[in-house]
Amino acid sequence: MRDYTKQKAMAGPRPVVLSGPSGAGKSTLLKRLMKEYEGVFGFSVSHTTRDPRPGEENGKDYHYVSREVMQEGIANGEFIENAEFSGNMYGTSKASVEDVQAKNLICILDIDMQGVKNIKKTDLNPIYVSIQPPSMDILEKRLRDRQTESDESLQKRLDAARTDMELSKEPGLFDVVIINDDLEEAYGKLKDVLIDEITKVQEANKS
Ligand SMILES: Nc1ncnc2c1ncn2[C@@H]1O[C@H](COP(=O)(O)OP(=O)(O)OP(=O)(O)O)[C@@H](O)[C@H]1O
Ligand SMILES: Nc1nc2c(ncn2[C@@H]2O[C@H](COP(=O)(O)O)[C@@H](O)[C@H]2O)c(=O)[nH]1
Repeated sequence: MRDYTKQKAMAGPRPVVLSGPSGAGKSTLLKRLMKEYEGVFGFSVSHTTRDPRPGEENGKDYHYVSREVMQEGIANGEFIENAEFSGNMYGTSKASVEDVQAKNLICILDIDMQGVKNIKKTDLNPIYVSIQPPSMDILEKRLRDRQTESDESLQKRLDAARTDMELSKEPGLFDVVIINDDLEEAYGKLKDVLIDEITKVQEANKS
C-alpha cells in the first residue's frame, strides 16, 4: 500500500479537502457537487466510531466501526490521518483515497481541522477549502434544526467550531475560505475554485 507520508501522490486530478465547523454545510455542498458532476468526484468514505444517523449508510457515508477496530487499523498503518472529534474517532484510510484515485476521480475528503493539519504533512497535495458559517448563532441554529445532536454533543461541536473559526483565519492554511450564508452563492464559489480540476476530469472522460 502506498505511503502518503513518503511518496509523491500519483498523477491524476488533485483531491479536495473540505473542512470547517460541524454544521457549516460541507455535506450539503459536496452532495450537490457530486450530483451535478456525476462521474467526476468520488467521496473518500471515512471510518468513524460514532453511531450512524437516520438515513446514513454503512460504506457510503462512513465505515462505522468500534473503537477497537479503529485503533487496530491505525496501529497497522492503514490510515492517512485520524482524529478524535466530539467524543468519537474519525479517520481517512489509505484504501478510501486509493479507491477513488484508481478511478481517476477527484477525491473529496470531508475532515476536521486536525485532519487538515495532518494531511498537510503528507504528499496528497489537495486543494484545501474551508466552509465557514456566517456566525456562531446561525451555526447553532443549523445544528439544532438538523436534530442530530444531543445537548452534550451539540456543546462539544460548538466549542470545536469556535476553535475552527479562529484557526481557519491562519494565512495559507486554506486555498479558499467560503462563508456559507446563501447556499447558492456558496455553491457557486465552490464550483469556481474547482472548475479547472472538474474540466480536466471531464476532458479525460471524453477521450
Ligand atoms: N446556506 C445554508 N442555509 C441554511 N441552511 C443550511 C445552509 N447550508 C446548510 N444548511 C443546513 O445546515 C445543516 C448543517 O449542514 P451540513 O449537515 O451540510 O453541515 P456539515 O458541515 O456537513 O456538518 P457535519 O460536519 O456535522 O457533518 C443541514 O441541516 C443543512 O440543510
Ligand atoms: N480528521 C477527520 N475528520 C473527519 C473525518 N470524517 C469526518 N470528519 C469530521 O468530523 C466532524 C464530525 O462529522 P459528523 O459526520 O459526525 O458530523 C466533521 O467536522 C467532519 O468533517 C475523517 O476521516 N478525519
